[in-house]
Amino acid sequence: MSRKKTSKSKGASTPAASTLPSANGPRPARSGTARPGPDAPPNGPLQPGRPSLGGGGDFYDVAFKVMLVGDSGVGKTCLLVRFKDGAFLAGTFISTVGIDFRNKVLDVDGVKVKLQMWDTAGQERFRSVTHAYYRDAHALLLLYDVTNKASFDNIQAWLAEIHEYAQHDVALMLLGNKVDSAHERVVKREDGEKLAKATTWQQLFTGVWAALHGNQRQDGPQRGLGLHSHSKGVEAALHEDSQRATLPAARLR
Ligand SMILES: Nc1nc2c(ncn2[C@@H]2O[C@H](COP(=O)(O)OP(=O)(O)OP(=O)(O)O)[C@@H](O)[C@H]2O)c(=O)[nH]1
Repeated sequence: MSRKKTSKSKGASTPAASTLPSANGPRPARSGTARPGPDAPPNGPLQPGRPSLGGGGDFYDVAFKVMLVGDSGVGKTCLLVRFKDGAFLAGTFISTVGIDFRNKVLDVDGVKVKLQMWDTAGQERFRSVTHAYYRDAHALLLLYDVTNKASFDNIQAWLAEIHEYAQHDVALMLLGNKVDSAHERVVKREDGEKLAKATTWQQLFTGVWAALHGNQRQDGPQRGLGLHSHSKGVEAALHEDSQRATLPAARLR
């Protein structure tokens, strides 16, 4: 499945993470026909095994599908690129078209955990494409932008959508992004925490929690897991004021 992005604003020319569309190039997914590309494993339950299902040479013990969702512009793509490649896509905002995925293998206490991270388009017109992918996601990262009140207000609508299309036991995590733009901030951390506490959130599966947290594993679902992050450092995912790494970068690579 291709993802192409359309430029939304001007700025420094930053290389896009994906190929731009052309007449003969990859086309965006159409409603109801969205399927993973040849490198993508079929949808399904937790996938143990070696080697990689994707055939990309990755070796792993367990695999999970994670989807990033939230309004357009909240920073889903940037978060994913930062997590995968360690780079921050500053400048030009290029809106995702359709859906795309990237794989990453983490070492969690000696267990190789493969994450297939799906980056979805936040724009309303692509919603029907992304709906098809909710069903088999093990975890959802629901993002809002702390400098954009509407993106926070829309979290309820996203939750309704998740309730409708995702598995009832999907792990869910709320992330307030762009906390580095403190002067533009309009959504307080407390409001994010309040929303998180008002909702039953599943703890993201324990392996990832441990990897991001640099901590002991924790078992079972957790209530009120409200997280703030900014995509300039996924290691800050659990501490919005922690732009200094709390986790050795090597563990995320
Ligand atoms: N200051 C700041 N800007 C960010 C951060 N994350 C993303 N941005 C900027 O926000 C804009 C949108 O980022 P994207 O990652 O493309 O947003 P998206 O959620 O993928 O948007 P769609 O593809 O339309 O759904 C870009 O200009 C980024 O540079 C962040 O943590 N801090």
